[in-house]
Amino acid sequence: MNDHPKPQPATSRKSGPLFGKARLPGDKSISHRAFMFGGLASGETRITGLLEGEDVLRTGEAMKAMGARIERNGAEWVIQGTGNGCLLEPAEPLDFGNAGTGVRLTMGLVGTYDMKTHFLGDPSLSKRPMGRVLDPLREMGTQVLKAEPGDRLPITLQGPQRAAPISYRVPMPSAQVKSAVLLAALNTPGVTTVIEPVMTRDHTEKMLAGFGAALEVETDTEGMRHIRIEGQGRLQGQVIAVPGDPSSAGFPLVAALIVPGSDITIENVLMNPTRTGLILTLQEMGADIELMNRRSAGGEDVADLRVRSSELKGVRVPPERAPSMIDEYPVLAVAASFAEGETLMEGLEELRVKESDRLSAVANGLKANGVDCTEGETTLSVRGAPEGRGLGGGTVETHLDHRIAMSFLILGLATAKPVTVDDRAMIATSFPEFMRLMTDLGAEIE
Ligand SMILES: O=C(O)C1=C[C@@H](OP(=O)(O)O)[C@@H](O)[C@H](O)C1
Ligand SMILES: C=C(OP(=O)(O)O)C(=O)O
Repeated sequence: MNDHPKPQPATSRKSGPLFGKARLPGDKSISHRAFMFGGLASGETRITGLLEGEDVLRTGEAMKAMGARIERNGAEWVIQGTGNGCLLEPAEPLDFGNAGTGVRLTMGLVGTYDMKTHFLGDPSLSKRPMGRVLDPLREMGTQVLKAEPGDRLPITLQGPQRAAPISYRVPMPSAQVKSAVLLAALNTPGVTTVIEPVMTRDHTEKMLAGFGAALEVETDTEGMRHIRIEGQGRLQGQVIAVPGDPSSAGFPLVAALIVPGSDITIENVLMNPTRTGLILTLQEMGADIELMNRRSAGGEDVADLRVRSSELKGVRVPPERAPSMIDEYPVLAVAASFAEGETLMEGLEELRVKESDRLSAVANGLKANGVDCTEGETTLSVRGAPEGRGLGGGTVETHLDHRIAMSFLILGLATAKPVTVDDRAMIATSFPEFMRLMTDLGAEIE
């Protein structure tokens, strides 16, 4: 795994039309959960289509360190889980590298076990706030034995002998926080309730129900979701086919839109409505995206996307759409750089606590490449230059952020001058096939 050797810059340049079919790696959110829930459930879980990115592999290592058996057998990952309530104290610190999802969900999972667990991360993860997960855990009885100021990694947790069920209203739109509380509830007697004012990705609820957890979801008259879960029940291993990652799909999708003459098909994309905000926004901008072969696979809707280059126009992206496209704003900002008029993105406060401060990383990268944009406290506005006239020529600081690296390599495919990113290494955390997939479509990146 990448332990931050010398940075590896990469450069993309104006490319001819992109053509062909792209098959995406598995969804990162579902892959993390497949390893976790499979590692926890009784009996065997078999997974196909798993994302073999560094983030997910770290989650697999953590589950192994707590007693799960995980092996790759050809195209399939086969897991023998410990049984719910039966995780073992890990002998070594759990190192989650760059992965917010991995560390936050696992802190929830082990936070209600009467054992001591140490958590580590890379310099990016060590800057990110963990209090959002530690706060509800403290209410359930978890002791935070060690944490850096502001509840940051490295962190050591000690769970209680008997955890207390709580009712917890998630204070920010975060699937990671919701999930951490639901996972803590699995080893807690009684019913834990998570109240979610704004719906975020629902993979934890859907998958836990599939593994046999006693879980129900109710939406009240004000639109708040109440998720109730009864702890200490049996979870049973499952067969899981992981669909293609819609967040990864954003890169070839935007590339095909901005490179004139392109016509590509992206296959097997997860179409869960909590994840499709980017597609909706791009369609509002005038993007030619055809949803083909819509089908249901493993309890989720999937589709193939045929994408043809399009003349885009600026739009306002409302704040309530943010949870359904939270990781896609960097690449949306790239699309907006080629649109006619202004694109205004609102409600972006959560972007400041991702692998980097994505709001300022995007604004700085755009400015370095001549794109006219304004960074507000929680907003970004981008005024595009159709056909990328006069754009490019800059070097972008990626701050250990895979999505910043990939987004700006997409920018350079259609700007007048090439675009360089200072380090491509982190791309392997979520999309190890990115370079090959893009160059196979005709993108000039090296
Ligand atoms: O639950 C998940 O799998 C994720 C939730 C989101 O984070 P937040 O919960 O911090 O919004 C998202 O940004 C991340 O890439 C994956
Ligand atoms: C925010 C992301 O991931 P995580 O929070 O898991 O590091 C992402 O993949 O864009």
